[in-house]
Amino acid sequence: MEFVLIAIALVLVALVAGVGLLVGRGRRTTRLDDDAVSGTTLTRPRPPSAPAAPPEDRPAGATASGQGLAPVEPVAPGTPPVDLPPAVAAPDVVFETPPPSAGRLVRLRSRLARSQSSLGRGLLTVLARERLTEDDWEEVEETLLAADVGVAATTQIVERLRTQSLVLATATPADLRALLVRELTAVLGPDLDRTLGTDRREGRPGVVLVVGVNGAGKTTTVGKIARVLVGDGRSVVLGAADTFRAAAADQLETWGERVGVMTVRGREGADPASVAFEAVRTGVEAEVDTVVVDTAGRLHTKSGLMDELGKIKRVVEKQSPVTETLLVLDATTGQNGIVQARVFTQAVDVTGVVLTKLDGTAKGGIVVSVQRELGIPVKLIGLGEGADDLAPFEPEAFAEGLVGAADQ
Ligand SMILES: Nc1nc2c(ncn2[C@@H]2O[C@H](COP(=O)(O)OP(=O)(O)OP(=O)(O)O)[C@@H](O)[C@H]2O)c(=O)[nH]1
Repeated sequence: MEFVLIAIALVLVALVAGVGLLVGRGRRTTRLDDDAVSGTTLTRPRPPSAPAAPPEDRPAGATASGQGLAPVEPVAPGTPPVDLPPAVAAPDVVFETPPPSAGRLVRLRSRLARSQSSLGRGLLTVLARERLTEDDWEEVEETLLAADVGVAATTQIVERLRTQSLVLATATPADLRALLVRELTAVLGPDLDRTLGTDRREGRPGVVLVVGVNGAGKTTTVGKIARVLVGDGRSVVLGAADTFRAAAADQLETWGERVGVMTVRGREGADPASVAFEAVRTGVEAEVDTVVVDTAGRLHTKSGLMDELGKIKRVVEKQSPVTETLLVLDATTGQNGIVQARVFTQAVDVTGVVLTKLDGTAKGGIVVSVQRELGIPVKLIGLGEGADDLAPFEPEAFAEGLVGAADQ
């Protein structure tokens, strides 16, 4: 009898422990220490209740991310085989569904208010004068330079506007706006290819490496990129290869958890290349569309930076080709940001720029000078601290944001 009671007690303890592992953590990820490779722990979102519901039956807010992943295994080794009840998602486990990326810039362009009031309105005020004198043209030039448009593009805009002096003299306010939008769009590189390389290639996930100095908004941007991709219906794995600061990995994990995206992270100080490798390996195994890897930006020497980024790329490419390398730049740092950017472009083959914090600057013309000086297209822009305040860059919508609508 005593033996039977002990056996029942043991079964009950095992049941409680098992359920606790699957449901009771109040988090949407489960740590799989038995998946850990040297210095790397893996987190993955809770799998949907088995059997997996077809997409149309998934609860509102759930995303397809995490689909195709192996179910979470019980953690503790030697745990007695217990018939666990199916893992029911806790009531708070509802993944957010970010909006698709299309049209985001149009929605967010009012965030360019500071640039609009100095650059757009400044130019419109001068151009609306009846007869434009040399002083007026100088004012146009100064306004463009003050907004960080850069000397070459400023000269181009002024020359083109001067050839249209006769048109300007008789233009209505609406015509003036349209003309200015046209001229600004022309210097924003409307024909540049801004496609993000996130597609699977040769049966492997697309890999996006995100580089940049710390404080530029890199980690936040990786989280926002995950949301852009999930919003566009893609499955994603995140790699927290910024192992200098534990908080960066925590931050990334939180971004991922909100949209049901798995984050691979290492212990503080772990080799960034091994975390990046592990993230891509996980993405290959899980057959996701894209793996996005955050890297550290606080290397003080150029050779250190080159070595580390070069190693990350080499190691990652043993698994899957890097399809996009994005450089994150803080728009409020102006020319300093461009100098820093050059160091990165010498270290890795940067294929696109993300300009963050454009909502906090009057120097929206920085997009023009960054593209011209680095010869790399701006692909995404940050227009706020909100989770979905990252938009694909569209030259015309941006120029419209700079000039503003008639009633603004
Ligand atoms: N206003 C505004 N703030 C932003 C934008 N993008 C990022 N930020 C803020 O910039 C700050 C720095 O962002 P992080 O992502 O921590 O910067 P980081 O480059 O990863 O820095 P480390 O992790 O220290 O390397 C955070 O407070 C972000 O919310 C943006 O587009 N607009």
